Amino acid sequence: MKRPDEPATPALVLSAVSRSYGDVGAARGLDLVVQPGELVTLIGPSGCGKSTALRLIAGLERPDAGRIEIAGEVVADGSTFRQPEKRRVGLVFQDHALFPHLSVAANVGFGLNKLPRAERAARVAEVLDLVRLGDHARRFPHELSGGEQQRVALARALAPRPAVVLLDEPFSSLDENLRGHVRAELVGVLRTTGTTAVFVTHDQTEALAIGDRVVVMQGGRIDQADTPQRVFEQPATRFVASFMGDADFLRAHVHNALLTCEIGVVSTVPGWGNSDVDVDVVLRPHEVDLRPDHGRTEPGPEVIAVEYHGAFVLHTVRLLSGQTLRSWQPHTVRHPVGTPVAVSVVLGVTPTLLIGDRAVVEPPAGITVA
Ligand SMILES: Nc1ncnc2c1ncn2[C@@H]1O[C@H](COP(=O)(O)OP(=O)(O)OP(=O)(O)O)[C@@H](O)[C@H]1O
Repeated sequence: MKRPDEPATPALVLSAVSRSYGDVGAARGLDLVVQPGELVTLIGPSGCGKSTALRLIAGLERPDAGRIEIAGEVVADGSTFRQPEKRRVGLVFQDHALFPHLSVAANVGFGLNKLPRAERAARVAEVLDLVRLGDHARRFPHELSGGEQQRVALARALAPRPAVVLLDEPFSSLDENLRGHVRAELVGVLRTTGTTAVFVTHDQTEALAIGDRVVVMQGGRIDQADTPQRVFEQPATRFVASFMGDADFLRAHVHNALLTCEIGVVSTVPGWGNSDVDVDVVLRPHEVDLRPDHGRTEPGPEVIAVEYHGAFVLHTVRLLSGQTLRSWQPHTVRHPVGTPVAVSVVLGVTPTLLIGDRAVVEPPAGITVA
């Protein structure tokens, strides 16, 4: 018997999982633990290895090295390889992959052929109700909308009670308007059923909005696996900072816990009291403030582009050094191109600092004020 304080068995564990195609390292030492009921989003630029990671978990690819466990069972390592149908995974792909000649009910019941007929029919009815398609059981895929087809695909994936559902860009074939709606519905079903899911997307907003955790990949590696808030507010690397939202990078300096850069004092850096070190500071457009500075006599920052985005107006400013910085302003504010401006960082912001390509939270050892 499990003690109540004993940690739950993870739904999925990847340990040092690698897979290459020729000399392309599509997955390079992936480490990830997904807890039961967690919804993890997997994001990164095209070719970073998202689909490879999913295919390795599903058993559609064999790792060259490393171990994969699903619900406490090893499904792939140096000596074991379980076929996809022998792993407790459900798959939902972009193109639905429904059988066109089978009814909705037959599609959903396809993976349940080991169950007695009556039990199978009951489970099919149950999952179709879950995705609100109980009354479409006799239809064929071509008689459904794209969103409905995607809900059938989810019902089919959920029917055998998988330990993990893997979703590969499930909404990318849907148009923009439908997408948000279908996404909310599908995520709602995953939540109410407590389903563990790994969800590949190339949409940053989607990754942040629906993930309990966001896994950011580049070049076959995981750069950061963290809560959406930490991925956005405390990116672990320069790449994560620039990929997950807009970011500008300025050369900066920390001296006696004071962070300064071309636009002046940015913030204090608690715990860096004895430091004297060059860093780069990451500034997001919502962290940068502007005000017109018509009275100034010296050359200085100037607005060089203005983009109206509806609720907000994006201003791009060129600093004296030639570097540019972006600033979101409310939709009522529009400083025309050419406006001389004073630039500051919004009060209370503690920006990310980088040394090289990595974020630093502690002052680097050995660099102190004389
Ligand atoms: N079967 C294959 N044979 C050879 N190379 C492959 C194969 N599958 C993937 N690759 C390569 O491995 C790398 C990772 O591909 P993968 O499809 O996992 O990326 P992705 O992040 O899912 O990309 P996208 O967002 O474009 O779908 C790419 O460089 C790709 O060209």
